[in-house]
Amino acid sequence: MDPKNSRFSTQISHLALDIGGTLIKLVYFSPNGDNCEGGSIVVGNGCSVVQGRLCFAKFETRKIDDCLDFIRFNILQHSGVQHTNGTARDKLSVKATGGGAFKFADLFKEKLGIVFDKEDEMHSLVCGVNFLLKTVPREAFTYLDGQKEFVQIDHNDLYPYLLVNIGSGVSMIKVDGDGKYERISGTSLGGGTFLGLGKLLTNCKSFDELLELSHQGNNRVIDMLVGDIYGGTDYSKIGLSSTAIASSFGKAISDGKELEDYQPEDVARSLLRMISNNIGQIAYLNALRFGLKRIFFGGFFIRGLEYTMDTISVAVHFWSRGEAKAMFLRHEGFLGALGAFTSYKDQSHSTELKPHHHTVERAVLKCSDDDSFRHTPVTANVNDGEAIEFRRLETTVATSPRILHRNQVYHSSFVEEEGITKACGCPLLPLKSHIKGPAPVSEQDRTDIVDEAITFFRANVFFTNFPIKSPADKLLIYLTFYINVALKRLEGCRTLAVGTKAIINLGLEDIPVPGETGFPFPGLFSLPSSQEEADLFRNYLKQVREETSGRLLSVAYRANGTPNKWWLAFAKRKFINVVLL
Ligand SMILES: Nc1ncnc2c1ncn2[C@@H]1O[C@H](COP(=O)(O)OP(=O)(O)O)[C@@H](O)[C@H]1O
Ligand SMILES: CC(C)(COP(=O)(O)O)[C@@H](O)C(=O)NCCC(=O)O
Repeated sequence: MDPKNSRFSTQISHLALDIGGTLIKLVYFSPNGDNCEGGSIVVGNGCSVVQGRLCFAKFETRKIDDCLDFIRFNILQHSGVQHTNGTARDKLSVKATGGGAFKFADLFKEKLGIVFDKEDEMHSLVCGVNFLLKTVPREAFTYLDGQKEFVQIDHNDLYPYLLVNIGSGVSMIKVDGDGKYERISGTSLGGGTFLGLGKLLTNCKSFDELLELSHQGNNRVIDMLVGDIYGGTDYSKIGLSSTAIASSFGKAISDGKELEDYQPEDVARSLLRMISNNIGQIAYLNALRFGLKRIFFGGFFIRGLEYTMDTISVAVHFWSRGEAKAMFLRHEGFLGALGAFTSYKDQSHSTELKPHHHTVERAVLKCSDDDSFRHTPVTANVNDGEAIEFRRLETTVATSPRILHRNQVYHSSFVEEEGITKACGCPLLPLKSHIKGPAPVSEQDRTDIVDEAITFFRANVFFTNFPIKSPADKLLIYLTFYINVALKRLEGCRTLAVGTKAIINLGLEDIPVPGETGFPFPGLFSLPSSQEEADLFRNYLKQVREETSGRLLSVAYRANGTPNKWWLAFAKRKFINVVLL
């Protein structure tokens, strides 16, 4: 087997996806932990075969292109494999669960060459929870009256329990053992309802914004309380205090107000309370049906939010008269993805996956008890040190993508110089280009230097040194610099049309050659020995720059003409400390 491919398959076997109705969750293994974009679990306790980190990332399903880019550039490319036109050359099998494993199978195959090995969603959720409860210390906790308490899980007394996964919708699963489970109920009033209705009612744009609003709101403004009906007194005969909610949003009936008259904060608060309360109640009723005392709540709806957990806990406590316990999980949102990830271990016939098997079996979480997160906004109530990493994940992955550092730059593969004309010591390499110029025409299905420059850009741009291994590397350096300049011009261009104009203007600028003012790398190329050589090199640079610009536009903007932040964020980089124009 080609060593490159074998390394690739080993790496990729360490990725699992859960593609849900709202979010895509990724879990991937990094042996050295240096390509974890977000939260992670440290794996290995000194006796495991492989040590490293389980890394987590999430994306909105509606922005699936971001996820594809993330995998392409942070996971596939990081494995050292080159891609042709952004697409992997080989088909790779990856564990995937959730509805999107079916819905987006063709897309992943077409765009990344990834074939999904599908795992059932409920099965993955259960595997994920069992894995966490058995291997990760301080994973489960209770949250009641502002008190968080970690729960010591006795592995011999884990079952039965009720798993309530609050995703877009809610699934309730009775778990009796490893692989022994039954989905006993569910409700369509879940995280999707909170976010969907919240958007309609408050005009907020995101889940975080809706949470932020709900933090500042007061549900009593809109919810009808028992006291509102009973003239301020409790209805003690049936155990309802005057402050209990009698009817969510009930005050809106008689307030004589329009939606605009209410503060969005109060609306968001009532909504969060309504959904959480309802789920807590249905969960309890199902626990009661089967005599289950322990209820674990998971899913990204919870997001470690005190108010949500408190409401759910109170509902369970209230209805069960303290008999049943609501418990939460620190990796609440990644249950399905973790479950799919652990299913690699079942493929014991695969030698490549063996180390991975051990890793998963012997995972040890080193969790920090750092509470500094409490001072951060929105997630101020998110649980503990591990959640800081999730917090970082949300901001880092969403706003500042990066290729994590390799030890070495990517070099050009064009080391063969035979038959290639040179100007100023630079090989005038063939291009897949219809643009007029001195470059020989390359076959369309072959990688050319522009492909290399674009593919390697987001890794190479981080280096302040670029050891030159061949003359083609000089051209690669020049183009990396040029892409950096072009991205700077695209910064702030909100549409492809505006970006195209900016790039056309860049193309109209003079192109200096070595020895002339403004040439970015004095000494990189030799000085032209004649005017003809200077003109030949200038014309080649013009052609290769224009070709690069065209291909850059097609990756820096999406098909719908909006900017691709995974590219434009790199405008801020400064390649080899060269000051950008
Ligand atoms: N950044 C976010 N963007 C959108 N929804 C979020 C976000 N964070 C938490 N949520 C909540 O989590 C829910 C999705 O939870 P998840 O467990 O990922 O379910 P699914 O598998 O259906 O996508 C959303 O409906 C929303 O209520
Ligand atoms: C269909 C689903 C399993 C999909 O999972 P999700 O993407 O919501 O995590 C879930 O949305 C669900 O269980 N909905 C509730 C359906 C019901 O029991 O009424």
